Parts: sequence; structure tokens; C-alpha cells
Amino acid sequence: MTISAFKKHFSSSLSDLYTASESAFLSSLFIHKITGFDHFQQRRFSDQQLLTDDEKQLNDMISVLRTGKPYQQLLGETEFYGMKFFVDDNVLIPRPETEELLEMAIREIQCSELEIPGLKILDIGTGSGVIPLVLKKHFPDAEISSIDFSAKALETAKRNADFHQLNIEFIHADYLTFKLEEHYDIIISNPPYIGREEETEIADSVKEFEPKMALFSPTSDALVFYRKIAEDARKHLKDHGLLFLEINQKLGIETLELYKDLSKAELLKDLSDNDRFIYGIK
Ligand SMILES: C[S@@+](CC[C@H](N)C(=O)[O-])C[C@H]1O[C@@H](n2cnc3c(N)ncnc32)[C@H](O)[C@@H]1O
Repeated sequence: MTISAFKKHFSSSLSDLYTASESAFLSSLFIHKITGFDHFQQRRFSDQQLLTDDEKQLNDMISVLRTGKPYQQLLGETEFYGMKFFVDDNVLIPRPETEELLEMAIREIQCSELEIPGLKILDIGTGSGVIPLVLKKHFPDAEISSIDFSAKALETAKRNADFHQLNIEFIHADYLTFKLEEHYDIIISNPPYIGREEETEIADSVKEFEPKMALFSPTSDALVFYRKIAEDARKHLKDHGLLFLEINQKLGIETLELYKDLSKAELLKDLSDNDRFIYGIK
């Protein structure tokens, strides 16, 4: 099969899962991964026959994609905030809303009166490490600590930190019982926030392929992480320190209520107009 015929085959085989433009984008990524041809080479050599082995591997990938497995897990990597991140089935695939959280955090930190050199940042629930690594890239002098209860997620986060040659303190701990000892200029988190009663509303592919620990609250209280973060913000966020949280869009008001004793706490919407973030100042 030629490269161009494979692209058509990819699109028609997955037409119930992806739009034509998504398929064009994805087939280009997969052909690049298997053949090494980038997008421009694929166009230039579109009439070239795929090697038999490459064609088999690409067809195997179509079969796996049909199971609903996220394409990022199959590729083993994804792009987030313009950076490459390794991902696997131990970490949440980073979402565009978290890019929005970071965009807000970077802007607010730059506009704040905080002393940027020596900034102390705590990230709760690191996953693939996207939040601490994007922040470290923008604020190289910041001291960033990042907690996760999943040892396997931390391995992936460390691999990403090594790849980008960025230094983060990774802490393997259950945040819900972890006693903070330091004081921070910034606390940022995208913790698990899906309650048990919402489980049926989550897509099967998400529940099957992404780590449950990353998605679901471990107790019947969907806000359990936000309550502990509120308590820690009271005691461990420095005066004028900043808080950035990604939240469950259905629990905006209840989540905001937990932070009412900060000098400022705002509920902010994402680009899809859902209540998605809390921005606070101590
Ligand atoms: C929603 S994911 C966010 C991952 C990453 N920060 C992102 O935005 O893509 C939540 C993360 O919290 C971690 N986590 C779950 N329970 C935890 C706990 N009790 N203590 C610390 N981390 C926990 C999960 O392993 C997961 O990596």
C-alpha cells in the first residue's frame, strides 16, 4: 500500500471515531512514528510503497485505536504547552484545560509582586509532570516540589524531567495525609475530582485506559482534595501567595466556598465556558 492509500484507509477505518481532519493529523503522526517520514516527506513521497512490516505495524495500530485507547498512549508521547511529554497508562493524558490553567498561572505570576528568583511552588498530583515542568521552563529559578501517590506516575514524570533537563523535587506521598512543612509562594493543582455518582457519565474509554487514581476521588466526597488544599493554603501559602486550581465544572460554587477566607478567590471559566478554575490570593 502507498502512503497516500494508507492515509485513506486510516481515515475510513476510523471514521466513526475521528473526523476527517483528526484522521489526517493522526495518520501523519503514526506514519512518522513507524517510517520516520515527517509530514512534508509523507506529502513528497505519497506514492511510495510502505514496507510490509511498517504497513503491518500501522494496521495493528488502527486495531488498537478501535478499542478506544487514547492515541497518545499508543504513540507513547504527546505535546503539551509546546513541549514533548512521554505518557503511558500510569498517567492522565494532559488535557487542554490544564494548558489554560498554566497560561493563567504564568501570566498572574509574571504580573504579581512575588520575587520570581527563589519562588517556591508546590504542585499536587503531578501525573506526567506537565504542571511543574512547564512552570520550571518559564521560571527556571523557581524551586518546585511535586507530590503524587502513584510511584509509576512519578517514574514517568521523572523521565519527562530528565528529557527536558529540568530539576523538580518529586515527592512520593499520599497528599491527603501528608503534612507540609514548608511555606510556598504558589500552590497549584489539578487533583482527582470526579465523584462516585458521576462515574457513569465518564466515557468508557477514559475509565478503561486512564488511571482511576488520577480521575476519581478516593472517598465519597468529590472535594476531599480541595478541602485539604484549602487547609494547607491557610497555613502554608505565604502572604500574597497565589493559588491555582483546576476543578470539577459541576462543583464550582461549592469549591469556591472552601477558599472564601483568602483575600481573593475567583471562579473562572475555561474556553468552553465551564466553571473550571479557582484563582486565589492569600
Ligand atoms: C487529574 S490527575 C492530574 C495529573 C497532571 N497534574 C495533569 O494535570 O495532567 C491527578 C493526579 O493526582 C494523583 N493522585 C491521586 N491521589 C493522590 C493522593 N492521595 N496523593 C497525591 N497524589 C494523588 C494521581 O496519581 C494523578 O497523577
